[in-house]
Amino acid sequence: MSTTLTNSTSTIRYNTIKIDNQDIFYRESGDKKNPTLILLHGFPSSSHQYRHLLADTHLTSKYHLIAPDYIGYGQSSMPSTKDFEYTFDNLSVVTEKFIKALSIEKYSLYVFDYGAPIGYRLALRNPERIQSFIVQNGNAYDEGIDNAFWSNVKKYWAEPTKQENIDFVLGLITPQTTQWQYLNGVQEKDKSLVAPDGYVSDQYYLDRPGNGEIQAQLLFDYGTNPAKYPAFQQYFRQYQPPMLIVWGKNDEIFPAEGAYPYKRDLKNLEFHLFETGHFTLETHHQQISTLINQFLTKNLNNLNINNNNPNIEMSKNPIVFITGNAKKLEEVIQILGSSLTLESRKLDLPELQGEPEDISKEKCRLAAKHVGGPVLIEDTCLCFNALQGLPGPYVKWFLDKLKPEGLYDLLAAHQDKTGYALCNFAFSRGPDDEPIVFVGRTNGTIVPPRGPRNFGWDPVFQPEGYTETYAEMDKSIKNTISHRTKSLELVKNYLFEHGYGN
Ligand SMILES: O=P(O)(O)OP(=O)(O)OP(=O)(O)OC[C@H]1O[C@@H](n2cnc3c(O)ncnc32)[C@H](O)[C@@H]1O
Ligand SMILES: [Mg+2]
Repeated sequence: MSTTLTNSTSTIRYNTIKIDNQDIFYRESGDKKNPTLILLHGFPSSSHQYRHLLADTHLTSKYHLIAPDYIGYGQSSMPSTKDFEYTFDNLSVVTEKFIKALSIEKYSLYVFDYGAPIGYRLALRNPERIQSFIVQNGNAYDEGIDNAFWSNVKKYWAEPTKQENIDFVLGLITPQTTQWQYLNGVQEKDKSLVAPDGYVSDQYYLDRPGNGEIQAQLLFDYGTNPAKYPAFQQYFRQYQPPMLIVWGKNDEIFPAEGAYPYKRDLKNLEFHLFETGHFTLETHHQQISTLINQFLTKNLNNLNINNNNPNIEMSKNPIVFITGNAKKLEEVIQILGSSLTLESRKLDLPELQGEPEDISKEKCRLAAKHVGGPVLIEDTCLCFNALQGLPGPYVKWFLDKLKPEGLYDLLAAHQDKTGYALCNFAFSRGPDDEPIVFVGRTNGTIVPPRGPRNFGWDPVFQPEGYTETYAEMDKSIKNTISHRTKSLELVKNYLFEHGYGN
């Protein structure tokens, strides 16, 4: 049986629920028994902006994800400004009732743009319900709105009937601006990652008769938010919710100036800026999904992993991870955090020759025989495209003999310096169980060695999209994008589904 696992997407459900006689549309994925993450959208979008996260099996295998559309947005009801007062207070009250109607007691919040003042209002009223925050370009500090964009908005707050200010607001809901919101600040090489569906469908909703007044009313009410910033900050200081910041730093509406001040108030804060714009998920949803996964795993100690799943085989014996490489083990421990307990054993197993997957399986069979119980092994390859994937699984011997310089020199006669790092984890339940292989791959370029030399070929591998080598970059960045992280994510999902999680 060949059982190489690859990513697949998870099922998303689209539902509507009545709250105060209005339809609230929402997207939902993952198992309700698992911890809930509520995703609050921004202007001018809807729950559609969260489609990637909602479909991501890394998240949905462990968490229950919900993304509602606010009243006036997406598929939710759109009463006129005469029938509903579009304020952040009112939207937060409706959101609170929505959460209650779905019987969600405790939850983490992903807040973006308009989602931040809505989410922080929820936190002020229900601090005991909030388990953690993921903040993406969502502001709570004066520094974050001290820029050219907001100086125009502040003029509108001061004189909402002045034609010049009305023109500014009308300019915000044109197709050009909507598209600009998605593409401004995105690196040239990443522009092709931004699906046009986002701005086209947002514009469709904005163009509905009456929607312009709704947007004008709500943007005017945004003026109530700065007065609440001290209360939000006091809540952060007092309750110290775990917080993950993932922020597109080239956003001109909510630039990184609004991200840094969170560091003043929050003690348990993870902070990541990305080289992209306002709708950070359009270009970086994979990196963000990995970070959310690690963050929630670390911070939600009460994971309550699907205990009713009949496929579960509660393990009696701990999984033994076999490696002779201390640096490898160090990374595995960092990446796994507290999500999975492995017992490590130092053992140098013979490695046969052949294709990476066969080598890993054979190594895993040997390990299972040796241990007589569940085992995990890992093989790492560095593959050069110009050399048809070599040195691949043999990189260890090449590195021992040639050192990092020599690895780079192998490509002297070739123009093509591209390559990839490949990580194969293999898991077996014991001596009679056919191993399963989990493959993670990160593309990059082979460069003359740069950076510390304490881990293998790190100094010659520069991952795609980065200017630093693995050796030069912060470990937390490597552990977000690496071949090992990608493969371990698959391992974790598989093991969680089979009852091995903590
Ligand atoms: O006992 P095992 O787990 O097999 O440990 P090992 O050191 O023999 O490791 P591999 O067989 O997977 O050989 C991979 C080679 O690549 C190196 N290596 C592994 N992961 C790496 C990473 O993330 N960055 C740089 N070098 C790495 C490692 O030091 C070896 O020289
Ligand atoms: Mg080895």
